[in-house]
Amino acid sequence: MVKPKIAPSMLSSDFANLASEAERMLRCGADWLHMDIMDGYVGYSGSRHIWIATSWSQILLITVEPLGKAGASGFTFHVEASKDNWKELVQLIKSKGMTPGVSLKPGTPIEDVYPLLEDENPVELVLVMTVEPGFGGQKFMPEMMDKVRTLRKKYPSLDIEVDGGLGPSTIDMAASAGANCIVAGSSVFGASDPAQVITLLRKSVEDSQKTN
Ligand SMILES: O=C(CO)[C@@H](O)[C@H](O)COP(=O)(O)O
Repeated sequence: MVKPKIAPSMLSSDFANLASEAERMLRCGADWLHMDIMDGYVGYSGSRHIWIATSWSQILLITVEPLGKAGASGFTFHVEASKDNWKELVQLIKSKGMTPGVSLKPGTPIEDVYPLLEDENPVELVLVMTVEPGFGGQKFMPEMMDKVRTLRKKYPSLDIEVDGGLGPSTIDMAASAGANCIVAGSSVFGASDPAQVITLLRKSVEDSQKTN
C-alpha cells in the first residue's frame, strides 16, 4: 500500500519567514514540504523533507545539483518542459540522491507520462496538477480525477500526487480516485489549526485506501 504524504505548499507561506514557516509545518505533521520553482523565481531551503516541483524548461538541469546539495528529497519536473531531456534529468536527479517525479498540466494527456514510468530508469512519482500552475488559492478541477484513477489502476504502487485546490472540501475526491500524496497551500496555511487540516487530509487518504 502506498503511504499517504501530506505536503504543505510553501507558495502559501510567509516568504519573509520561510525557515520558521517550514519548521512550523513539520511540527504540524507535514511529511514533505512542497516548493515550486517558477519562471524567474527560485526558492529552496535545506531540509530532507523538501520536494521540488519545477516547470522551468531551460534551467531544469542546472537546478538539480544545488537542490540536491541543499537536501531536497525529491525533484519533480514538468513533462511539458522536458520532452527532449527527461532521461538525462532522471539520471541526474537520482545521482544527486533525490527521487525523480514528473508533473503534468491540466491540458496534458496522462499518456504523455507513460514513457517515463515504463523506462528502465523510471520516475517514481507522478504529480497531477489540479489547477493551472501559477498561484495558490485556485479552484480544484475535479475532472482531473480521471487521470488519477487511470494511473492508480495501471500503477498500484506508484506515488500519485495532486496539487491545487486541495483542502477539507475536495480531499475525498482526490483520495477516493487514488491519490496518496497531497499538496495543499491555502487550506493549510490559511487554517487557524494547520495540524488539524493535515490530520484530516491524511485520514481521508487512509480511509479511502481501506475501502478501495
Ligand atoms: O503549484 C501550485 C500552484 O501553481 C501549488 O503548489 C499551489 O501553491 C497550491 O496552492 P493551493 O491551491 O493549495 O492554495
